[in-house]
Amino acid sequence: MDKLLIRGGKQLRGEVEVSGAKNAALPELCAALLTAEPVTLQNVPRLQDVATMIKLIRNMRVDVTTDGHTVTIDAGPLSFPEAPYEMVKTMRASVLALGPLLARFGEATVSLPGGCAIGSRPVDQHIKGLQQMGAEIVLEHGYMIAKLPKGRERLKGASITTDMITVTGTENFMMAASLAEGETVLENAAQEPEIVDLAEMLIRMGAKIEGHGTPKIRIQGVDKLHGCTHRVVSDRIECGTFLCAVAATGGDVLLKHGRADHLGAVIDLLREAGAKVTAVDGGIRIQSEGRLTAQSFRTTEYPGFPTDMQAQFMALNCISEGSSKITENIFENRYMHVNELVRLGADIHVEGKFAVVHGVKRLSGAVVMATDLRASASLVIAGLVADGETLVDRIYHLDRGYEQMETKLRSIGADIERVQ
Ligand SMILES: CC(=O)N[C@H]1[C@@H](OP(=O)(O)OP(=O)(O)OC[C@H]2O[C@@H](n3ccc(=O)[nH]c3=O)[C@H](O)[C@@H]2O)O[C@H](CO)[C@@H](O)[C@@H]1O
Ligand SMILES: C=C(OP(=O)(O)O)C(=O)O
Repeated sequence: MDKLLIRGGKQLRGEVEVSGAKNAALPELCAALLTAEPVTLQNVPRLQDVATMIKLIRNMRVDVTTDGHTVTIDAGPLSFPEAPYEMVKTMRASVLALGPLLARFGEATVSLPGGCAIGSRPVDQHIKGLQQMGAEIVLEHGYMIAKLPKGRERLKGASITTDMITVTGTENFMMAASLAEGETVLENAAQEPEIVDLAEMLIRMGAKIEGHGTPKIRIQGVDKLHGCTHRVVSDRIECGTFLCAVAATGGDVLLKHGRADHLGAVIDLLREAGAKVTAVDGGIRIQSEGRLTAQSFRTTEYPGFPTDMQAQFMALNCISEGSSKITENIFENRYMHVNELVRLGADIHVEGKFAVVHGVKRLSGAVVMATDLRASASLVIAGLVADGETLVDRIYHLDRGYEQMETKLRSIGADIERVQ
């Protein structure tokens, strides 16, 4: 099993390219299932989750060709609208196949994703919303078996207000509604940049969508969608992770293609902490020197501070001056990195959804174990500043969502290598 070996203490300097967003590429691969014409996605990150999603849609007899960061999906031959457990269990985003399959074929069988390290993550809202659009969904043997009632050929537009804001839920509804009969109105919709990117792709395919990027999205269903070429938006979470890494180690790095307009809450906090962060032509520049000041924050839906950046900012707080209080509002169990950070010498106390971090002057390298995707990233950041060697085990979690993280970090001066 691959591990990352990090020798801490190096400042980071130079330029790094931010990849396309995992959380946009995954729904967009599923959106390609809505049409029988080829769809080309550019700037697709080369990640384990993307490979899993491609495997999942190829299993439906869809033709997928890849050329570097470009992926072409031809769902014309799709004849097996199923997402089996074996594939879904490693990637919860597989639930995104449900809306498009149901909308185009009137049936879908998708495994329930099950719990995961960061919380129970149910999909009740997805099911409820699609039922409001006329789908009949039963749960059997761990699968969601969805179909349209006899005599009905298309989903019907509906007014859907979810109990909480859900990102993939909003995406499933937008995709399903694009081919439904009549108008769908989504209230309490997620506003993440990945939602906006997906909506822009669907519009390129002929969908009629308004209000994406706001809590109320209106979709007028059309009979048919067509092929398109779409460039996946840049990954704000990968970019934010590198920003935290440079803030922690000190240095001066340009994050090419980084979108400052998608990282407002994170950048504001980094500036408060003492880093100099500037939106420049074609990216974001960060300059950081010395010990920063610890910052308290609460995770909330976009445009608030993202839960997917909580672990990485916590790693920075661990070695900043002063104490901070972190509140995790989105997932009930997203502090799995804490015990590992403590093994590196951090001073953190967790109570329920709160974590209090007392900044220490130094961390010391140790063997640590990654437990989920962003937890892994926080351990890498901590390893980059810790004295001596840190070995991060179970980095298959990291590979789910970061493209060649160690290569990128090495290119800006980190002493990091992948070892067996
Ligand atoms: C592939 C992808 O885009 N993943 C992101 C997406 O996950 P995902 O879309 O799964 O997360 P949601 O926005 O749906 O989850 C928000 C909250 O709602 C709850 N919930 C959600 C749906 C549902 O049917 N029932 C329910 O109870 C969840 O358990 C969670 O507590 O948004 C999360 C929140 O920004 C991010 O951390 C993930 O990186
Ligand atoms: C939690 C994440 O992803 P997923 O929803 O795919 O598990 C993430 O990207 O941090």
